[in-house]
Amino acid sequence: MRHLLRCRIPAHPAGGPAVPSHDPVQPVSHHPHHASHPQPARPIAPGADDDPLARERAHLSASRAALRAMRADVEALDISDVTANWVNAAVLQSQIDERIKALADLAHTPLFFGRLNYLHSPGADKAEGAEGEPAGGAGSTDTFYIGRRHVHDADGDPMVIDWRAPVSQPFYQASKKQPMDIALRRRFGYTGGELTAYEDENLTDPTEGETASKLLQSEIERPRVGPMRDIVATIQPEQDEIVRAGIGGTVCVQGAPGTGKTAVGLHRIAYLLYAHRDRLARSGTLVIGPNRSFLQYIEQVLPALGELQVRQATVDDLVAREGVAVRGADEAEAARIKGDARLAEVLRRALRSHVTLPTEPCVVVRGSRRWRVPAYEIEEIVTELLARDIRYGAAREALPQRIAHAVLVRMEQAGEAPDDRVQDTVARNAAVKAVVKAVWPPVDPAKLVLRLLSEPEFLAEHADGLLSADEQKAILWAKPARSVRSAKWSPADAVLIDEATDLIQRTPSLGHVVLDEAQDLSPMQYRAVGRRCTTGSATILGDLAQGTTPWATGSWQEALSHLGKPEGRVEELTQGFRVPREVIAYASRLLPAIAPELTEATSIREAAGDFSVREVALDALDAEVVEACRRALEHEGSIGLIAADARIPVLAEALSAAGLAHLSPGEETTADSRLTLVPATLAKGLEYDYVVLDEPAAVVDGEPDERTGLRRLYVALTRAVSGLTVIHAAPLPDRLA
Ligand SMILES: Nc1ncnc2c1ncn2[C@@H]1O[C@H](COP(=O)(O)OP(=O)(O)OP(=O)(O)O)[C@@H](O)[C@H]1O
Repeated sequence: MRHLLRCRIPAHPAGGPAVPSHDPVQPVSHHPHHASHPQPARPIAPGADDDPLARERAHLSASRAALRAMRADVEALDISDVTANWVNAAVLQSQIDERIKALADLAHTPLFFGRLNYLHSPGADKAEGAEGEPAGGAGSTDTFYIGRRHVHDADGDPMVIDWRAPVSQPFYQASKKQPMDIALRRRFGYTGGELTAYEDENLTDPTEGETASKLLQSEIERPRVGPMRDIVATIQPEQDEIVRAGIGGTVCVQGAPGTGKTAVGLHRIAYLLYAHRDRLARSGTLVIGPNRSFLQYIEQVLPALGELQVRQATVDDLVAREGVAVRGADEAEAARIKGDARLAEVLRRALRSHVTLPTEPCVVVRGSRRWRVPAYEIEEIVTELLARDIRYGAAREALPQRIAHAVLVRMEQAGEAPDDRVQDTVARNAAVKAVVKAVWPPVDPAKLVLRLLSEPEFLAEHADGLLSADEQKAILWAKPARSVRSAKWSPADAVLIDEATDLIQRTPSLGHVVLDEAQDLSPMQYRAVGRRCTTGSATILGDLAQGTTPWATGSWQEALSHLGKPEGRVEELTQGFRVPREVIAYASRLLPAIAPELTEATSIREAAGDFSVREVALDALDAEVVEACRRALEHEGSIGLIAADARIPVLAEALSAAGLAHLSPGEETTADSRLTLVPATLAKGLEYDYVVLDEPAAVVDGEPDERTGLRRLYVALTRAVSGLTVIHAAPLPDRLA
């Protein structure tokens, strides 16, 4: 039996603003319920012992007081005695400032959202910071409050346990089948910042059936406003498994729209930062998203989880290089070829072609003596360096040392006793430098790519057997560029330059990389991401059905091998949290045409959602769309008007003429401005409470081929949380009609 007490409605397990008209959480019991745990937490506030909700509230205010004290302690730190110099002081002070920021008590972010009563006290090692007594207030040895961060009292005893600690895991994973030593799991509901409800599951009580959580359901069904939120209070078991997967392995998640891939990726990085803080602080972490508006949409999730250090970037940002301005664009075919992994080999060959074999000896003059290393000996060194598969730049640095070593051997043979310093001096000798410059010249990666794209003979020589004559022609610039600065580099060119840079000098590797909307990357882009986590691991998130680039990923196995992580494991998420059932069923009619191997997603939303498709006369289209937006604005939450990119200017004008203010994707929606006009090409990864979709046929026609067009439409159809209105004048694509 599930108990829910004194529930003031509505209540949300993760806090956040109340939404009065929304499906309320109904109280199911008014009997005070005592959980079956061996040592119930002693009342904290006098007089609250007969009222469990009051007791929980008392623990909440005590925890908040403890957090304030923690913050005050950090603020009071005097570092003047412990820092030797101003650099140390500045570093320490910035760490302290960060800690102060992380300890802020956010009024609308509840300190804890759940509670676990263990049957037996878990080992202290499982509760982070739990030397001494576990959380739960005085006396209890088995009660833990689960929240976004760790909070402890003046004695250092935990009041709230971080959701990422091992002791918190049963909150997400325990079930009646596998109670994980949990007697009681309690979920809390909040209204505003106030604790207003709770819901219990007695996992070891055989008389209590397994039922769905109402608080969880209401959280999922909550209308969306503003940027993406964290889901710590309601992570589902199959999501939790991915979130807590070990740092050593790369995980790839295939999931239909709205199955929580982005959410899982962000929570995974927060988890890894918790579990491997020192290691990742040194090596760094990165989240890669498809575009700026998407990054703006997700940028508040990690800071809300206390993680302020994660870099967020697009692939274009990663490969950006000073002096290489990306101002051009490729035809689809050229971009596809430039993104093909064969280009990596073309670049490798072109780079190595700069190495020539010496014809002259190297003669080093020192004092009155001349030392001569014959050409054949230098040739041996060069051949050996070429055979070892080291970076071009590293080999170039090794070469003068190797020649100097050959000189030293001769000195020793002549009875001298040179030391290491002599070898360094010889390596810097002008004669040695001249040989190195001739044999293994420095190469600028951008100039190398420039030559390949400008000089047909140079390309033909190195693409021989790799690219057909037509393919070579497709990527050659019609008008060769004169210099790196003046060239009209495309995004795909920038990736080639990045590859060439890495052939010369190893790209530093990060500790963990999360790659979202991965299905759209080209093999060369996967390589660019892969070399940023060669010694770390990655989380790859995507949906093959949403691939809208000409080079979109065909299989995850292939993507993982381009990434350099062929051993990565592929997981699938199928439970949808965003799109109403009827809408996902409608959108899934496109699956046989766009990704026949994938199965339709389910929807765990109970609310049916508003869904309508309306045909209107062509001359009434714009007005009808504006009218649909106006009606959508009668609901609360965010509204997205999605349209083919070509239709955006017309619709922007129509909205303005009708007095409807609108935002661009990435701009934060607020209570006053809730309507965003979204070009179909920017809709990926975003979501709106109500969506008005303008003219599907135009969305399809906006793409170079039908499959890509239908995939773009599939993305647009799957952005809605509560309602979708499709308005069309042109006939719908066959599969939807
Ligand atoms: N366990 C959960 N509890 C509550 N909400 C969830 C949960 N998992 C996901 N959501 C919500 O569902 C919505 C969709 O999640 P998300 O954007 O991560 O999906 P996605 O798989 O990345 O979608 P897309 O393929 O469209 O990019 C978000 O609002 C997210 O917060």
